[in-house]
Amino acid sequence: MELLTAKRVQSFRHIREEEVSKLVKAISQSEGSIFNLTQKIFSMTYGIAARAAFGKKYSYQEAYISSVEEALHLAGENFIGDLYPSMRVVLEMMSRTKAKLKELHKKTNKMLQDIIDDHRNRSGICEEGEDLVDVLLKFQQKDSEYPLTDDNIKGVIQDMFSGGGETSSSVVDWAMTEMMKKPKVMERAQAEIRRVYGNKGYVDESELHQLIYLKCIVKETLRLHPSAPLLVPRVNKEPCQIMGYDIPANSRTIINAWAIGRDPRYWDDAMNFKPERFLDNYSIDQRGTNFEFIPFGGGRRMCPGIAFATPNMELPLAKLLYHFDWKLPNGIKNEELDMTELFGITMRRRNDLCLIPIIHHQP
Ligand code: HEM
Repeated sequence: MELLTAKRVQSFRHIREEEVSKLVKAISQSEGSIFNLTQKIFSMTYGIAARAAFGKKYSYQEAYISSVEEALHLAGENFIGDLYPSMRVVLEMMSRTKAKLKELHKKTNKMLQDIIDDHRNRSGICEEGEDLVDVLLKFQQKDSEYPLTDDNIKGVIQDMFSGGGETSSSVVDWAMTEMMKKPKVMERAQAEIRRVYGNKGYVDESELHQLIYLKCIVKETLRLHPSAPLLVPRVNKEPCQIMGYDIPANSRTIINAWAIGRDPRYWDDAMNFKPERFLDNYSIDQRGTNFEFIPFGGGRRMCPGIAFATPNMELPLAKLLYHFDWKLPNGIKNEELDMTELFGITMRRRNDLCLIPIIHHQP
């Protein structure tokens, strides 16, 4: 309620606009040569999260972000103890995953404690305005039934980075990939963006609400490439029945949002990337009530970060498509583009997307 409201998300608008503009400038300097878009999209999104969370840049920001990425990767590995619970203790001792996660935890814990102490000891709010650590520290001082400890604050910050970084970046990455495969879709999106921002001469957040086709592209990308394909596991406290199956209490249930989004019972031409399907059914959205489309989950544990994620996806896409036309390198044909997914908690491309930018509007 304090961290992810529309108002709070709006307060970070200048951060998003600056970070995306930096990315666009960097791309324009590589005009005509191969540019690793995936890498830069990921570091831009983490850069936005870091400025929103910490205010200023800390010397170990990069180290912190790479620890978050490594932890996500490790947590996404299959742990065989989940399949053989009676042998869990032995299997845990044999696996290095837990030990590696513990080591990472020690490292990130120290970095986050330094950041919290630095915020606590400084006088007033830094020039960026109130950041998320400031908000949480203020909350810590309030009389509350559940006062926040420093560990709680570290947990929340860690959650926001691991929940919000890779997910939004991978949607931008997949959307660009799908559009490279379907140039007609890209042209239509470019025409919309260039019409809406034509008079202004640059893209900012004020007109994003007018980009209806772009919003459909984001939805279609989330349908085919949900960033957290298996959501987050659930455990039922009481026995229940789902579609005739008895589920005993304390079962761990995994929901396959990826498969639901591709199920031909709910989607016409299910495997085809067709943003137009959402133009015809604009009311179908990702807010957890259309159960055939649940990229942010549903129910009380659904993703609380939708408002934060939306401009993080729409703004970079709008800017990338407004300023540049894009070509595939090395004579690769559109239909040959590699679409392999990397398995894990999140589902990014296996190989980085490398493209050649051609400037259309100078940034
Ligand atoms: C495209 C972007 C994103 C996608 C696709 C996404 C997806 C998800 C999904 C599927 C879940 C699990 C929901 C469930 O099991 O019902 C989740 C949980 C969560 N997400 Fe996101 N997320 C995104 C962005 C963000 C952002 C930007 C933040 C924070 C800044 C965030 C923070 C969280 C947190 C804290 C949880 C855990 C909630 C809980 O367990 O109660 N997410 N997200």
